Amino acid sequence: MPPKRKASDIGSARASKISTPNPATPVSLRSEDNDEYLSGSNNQSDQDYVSGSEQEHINRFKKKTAFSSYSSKAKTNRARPSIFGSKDFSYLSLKPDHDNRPLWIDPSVSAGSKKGPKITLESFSPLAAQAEDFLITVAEPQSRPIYLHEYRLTEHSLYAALSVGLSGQDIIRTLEKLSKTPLPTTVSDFINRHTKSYGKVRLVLRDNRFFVESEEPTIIQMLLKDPVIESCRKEGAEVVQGTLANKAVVISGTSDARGARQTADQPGQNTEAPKEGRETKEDEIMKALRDEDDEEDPSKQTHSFEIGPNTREKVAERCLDIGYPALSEYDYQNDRVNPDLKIDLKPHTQIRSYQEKALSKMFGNGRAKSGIIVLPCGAGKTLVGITAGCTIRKGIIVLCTSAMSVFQWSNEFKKWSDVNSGDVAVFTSGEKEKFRGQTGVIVSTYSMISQTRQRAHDSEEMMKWITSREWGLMILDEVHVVPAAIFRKVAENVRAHCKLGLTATLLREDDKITDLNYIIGPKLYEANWMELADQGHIAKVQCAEVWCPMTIEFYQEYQSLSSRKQALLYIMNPTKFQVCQFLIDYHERRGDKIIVFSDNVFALKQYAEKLKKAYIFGGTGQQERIRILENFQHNDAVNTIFLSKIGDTSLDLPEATCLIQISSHYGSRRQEAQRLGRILRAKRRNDEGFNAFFYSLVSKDTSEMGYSAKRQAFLVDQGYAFKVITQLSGMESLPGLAFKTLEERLELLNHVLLQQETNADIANIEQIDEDLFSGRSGALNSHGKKKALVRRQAGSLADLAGGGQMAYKEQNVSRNKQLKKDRGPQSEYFKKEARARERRRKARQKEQADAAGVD
Ligand SMILES: Nc1ncnc2c1ncn2[C@@H]1O[C@H](COP(=O)(O)OP(=O)(O)OP(=O)(O)O)[C@@H](O)[C@H]1O
Repeated sequence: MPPKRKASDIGSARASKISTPNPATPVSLRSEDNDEYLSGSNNQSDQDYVSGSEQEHINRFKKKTAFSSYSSKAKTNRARPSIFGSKDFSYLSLKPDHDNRPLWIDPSVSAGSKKGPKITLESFSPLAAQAEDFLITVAEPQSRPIYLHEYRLTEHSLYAALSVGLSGQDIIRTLEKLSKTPLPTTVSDFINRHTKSYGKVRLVLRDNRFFVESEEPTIIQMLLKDPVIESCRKEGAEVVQGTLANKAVVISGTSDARGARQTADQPGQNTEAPKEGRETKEDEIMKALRDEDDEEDPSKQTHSFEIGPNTREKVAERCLDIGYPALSEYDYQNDRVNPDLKIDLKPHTQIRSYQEKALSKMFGNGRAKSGIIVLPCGAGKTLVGITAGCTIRKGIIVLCTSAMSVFQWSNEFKKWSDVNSGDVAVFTSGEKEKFRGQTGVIVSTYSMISQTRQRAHDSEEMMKWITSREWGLMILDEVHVVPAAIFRKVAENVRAHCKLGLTATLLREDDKITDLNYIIGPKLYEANWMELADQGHIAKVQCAEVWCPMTIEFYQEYQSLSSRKQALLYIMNPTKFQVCQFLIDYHERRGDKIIVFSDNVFALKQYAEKLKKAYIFGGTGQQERIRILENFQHNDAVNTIFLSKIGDTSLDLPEATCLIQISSHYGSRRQEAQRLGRILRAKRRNDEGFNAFFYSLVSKDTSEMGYSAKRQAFLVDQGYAFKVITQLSGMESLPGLAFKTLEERLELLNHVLLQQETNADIANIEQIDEDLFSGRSGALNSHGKKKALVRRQAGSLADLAGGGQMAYKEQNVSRNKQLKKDRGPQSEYFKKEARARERRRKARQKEQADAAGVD
């Protein structure tokens, strides 16, 4: 039976079961009502499942949602009782050509709210691509499943739009054109309210002097009447006139100044050049919509006055207070004070269209804007940062979360750009380099720059060297994990004209992420994950949640225990173990490389040791980690590894094609996305019909289920559909299936119950300061002693969910010692390897001693 799919599946979980375990036959996850399959093979039928007949889906979807028909009917039947409550918008009249227009705009905006209207985009509309381009510039993406994408206008999103050169009127006009109904006045009021003053004032650094600049002389006069701002004006400084540096910027790695042109072009316009003789209906529609647009005046007059040294922050704060937030832009083309850096992308380096689009938001009007670019894991944020550096061509400082990322960044600079290797330096606890020339690139960690403790002499010297100079660009990697206090410390220590934040998941469980709007700048660009997957830049992933019923013995204990110990019971649930064993066996036989994630270290070891697989956690030594990862990459006998949360980020293993999650971090949406990111880079992503797999194993009827739903929210919004698998047919007959007998299960239960509560708590997981490849494990502290591999400290639950000051915290101090003791190879394979290595080492020593004639 051919695989089939219903449009109603979008972003929803559905009950399914695996019908056959035979790897020769594709695994089909069949729903209980028999109407759906999640195909588990990488063959063509998978592909069919994914793509199917798009038009048929759309038609079915339209019929199901009946938006158009409902709205049309509503016009003639206004008395009809509303089933939509306050969301009944049938009073809005549809435009006659509404079918050609892709947007539905929710008119309900509460007065004074910073959250504006919701906008729904029909992604199947002929104008969807253009509308999407426009929407990602002016609104926040909320949810982007297959057919309907939701965006929201917010104060900050409008701010970001203005920062790339749009005006409130541009936004209103374009929404009016793309909307199926006349634009509600509540919406235009919201836009006017939040755009009338944004972007009117700029703080510009020119020739190393700060200017307050505006295109409207009345605003400059108004600002000068303000006593605080007037007191910051440089003595004797006059108001001067000039023109806006509205030059097209050629972004390095692109053939022309398309990036810059895009923002000067009408928003929503397709950036691709029209193909000759192939003007489509969509082009015609868009052309008609564009006809009334004005061209931007390149010779716009500006008025500015200079402010005194060290008054920038005060002026910025005051401008915000009086409702005229000042945009900060770097006029790098006219910066003649800071030395130029000789850096360009290598001729073979070609940035991808979405990378170019992201950069065009940064360099829209010939100046560099500070802000954040959001791209999925593995989509190439590093190259975006490097290209920004090659465009500005002034001193660059890059800040990362770990020492290993520092070396990766430094190598990537050398790989993609022609920068002299002597112009790239690193600053970590182990390496303190300075570049040779007048300017260059320095890569360091947040902790090195923000440290407040007494520094060693050489570190102190390095800091003086860094803080005494002015940087053109500061790249802030993984901005979502760094606490605001650290950013502030960094900003105090390092002077940079422009800040670029990079992240895959602009998410924190506590909404502190909005602080980044002020600390770094607005979100400039957020890529669409599904689009990148369709284009083959990241892998397509099939996501499934596997429900594992608790065995009776475990469930009885579960009901009577404290919630901390309950966690260990649902993680160690024998059915979950069996499902994990079955999935590993199934995917190994298909030729997949599998990573199993467990936040709980006790469970990680129990699972891995029982299944005779290698594992890595915070206590695993550096050499051991490298050996395990190399074997996973190159040894056909090592196809599965178990990782603690140490592998959540910065893990570049393109061989991995399947993830199984057995224990995770409460409801952390960010961790779920980061973990998925580990397989988005899959090498085989462009093989025909290839899918990577992401399984989350959840013990049924336990609190784990609630967490699981919360965790998936972000990915569902990115368009991933989680299937629910309730039964794995054939599992019972798997040879060597663990815990089949009651005796075995009771033994496991006893073992679990004997564990300390600290082992049981899923919060009892490592505080990982470094990533999997960290070179710091062997670093010495200032007293010449070896630093601990894993740092543990007390923290709250909010901290654990990434909501506090640190991304992850560890509550159990005593486990540190235990982890240290546990270091060393655990699996039989690696124990054998270690013994062989030791034998080789002794033989070498003997040879050398013989050669030297020593007894
Ligand atoms: N324009 C490009 N051309 C060729 N390869 C590219 C390009 N952009 C990125 N890549 C490659 O894609 C891979 C992922 O890039 P990168 O490590 O920068 O991703 P990332 O977004 O930082 O991922 P993560 O969030 O997981 O750290 C790398 O192997 C990189 O070399």
